[in-house]
Amino acid sequence: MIEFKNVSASYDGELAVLADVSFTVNDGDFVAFVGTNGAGKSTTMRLANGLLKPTSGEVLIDGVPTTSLKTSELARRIGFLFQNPDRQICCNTVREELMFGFAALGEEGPEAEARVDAMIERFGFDADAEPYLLNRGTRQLLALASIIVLAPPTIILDEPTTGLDFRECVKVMDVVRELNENGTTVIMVCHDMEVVGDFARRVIAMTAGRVVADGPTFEVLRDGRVLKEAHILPPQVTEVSLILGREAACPAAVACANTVAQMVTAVAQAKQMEYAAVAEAAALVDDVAAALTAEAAVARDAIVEAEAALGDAGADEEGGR
Ligand SMILES: Nc1ncnc2c1ncn2[C@@H]1O[C@H](COP(=O)(O)OP(=O)(O)OP(=O)(O)O)[C@@H](O)[C@H]1O
Repeated sequence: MIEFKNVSASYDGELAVLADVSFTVNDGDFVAFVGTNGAGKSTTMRLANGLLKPTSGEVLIDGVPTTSLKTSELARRIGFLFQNPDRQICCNTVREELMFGFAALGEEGPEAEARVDAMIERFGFDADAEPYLLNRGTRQLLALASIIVLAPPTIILDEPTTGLDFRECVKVMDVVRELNENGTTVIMVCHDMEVVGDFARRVIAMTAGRVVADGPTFEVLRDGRVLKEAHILPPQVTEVSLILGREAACPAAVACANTVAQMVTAVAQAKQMEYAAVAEAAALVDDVAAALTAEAAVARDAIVEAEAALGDAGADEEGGR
């Protein structure tokens, strides 16, 4: 569990880049920090993993202030993935890179070797490859693997998908999702709201060093005030549903769809309801037509009868003369 209690922070000791920030990330959470450039997201991440200490307030990891935790203890509790893997990768081979964390903690040995082997197998890495010759996506996966091989209970990802193509982005985020499903707490900074909508269960929005919203992902991403204050656009499907939802006749399921699947189901249901309404109207028209036909037949019979009566009356009159 990570707790921020009224945290303020500054790089130069004067200008506060974070002001009175409070939140709690519980074990197993998947939280995304969103907001404009300079909002203080990366600073918050540096405070969360103890790289930066607060100027006031407290950052607690499992109840212990980061100021009291040694670097090695922080490294065991939190894995940190930089936005640019090249800031992280420093070894000559993939295997050395994956062993680096164990070496830094003085935990090399058969257990570490086995975990590195498992990671190489899981990601399909070439153990002897030179990291800098790998493509951007694979370097990002290597940087991620070199963190998760240490099995930290929490990982912090600073813009994990920046610079990746769609396929690479999905590969990295699928690994992250699986980790979270298996209990790892995930905290990520992300500018891509499609990724946020697809993966995070909670969003914390920041502006100018302050938290302006903290809640379930789509509650935050559908809040007009937050979107404006944090200068963010929601995922495209959410945006479409927000726009359609402004129409009075918009079905409720369309107005609150957040994913392509939800939107497809909502539109299909609306179409079915429309077809059912048209069929109902057609049946009503048939009933009215049948009733009118019956009434017309009755009227026609009455006219025939009346004409016959008139004819009979005329004949009687002539006969009487
Ligand atoms: N190392 C640093 N030294 C001094 N000021 C810094 C440093 N890092 C960030 N800042 C300043 O702190 C403020 C918050 O920056 P931060 O990087 O935390 O924002 P951010 O929300 O992560 O932005 P981005 O999305 O661009 O990464 C900004 O005004 C920034 O200029």
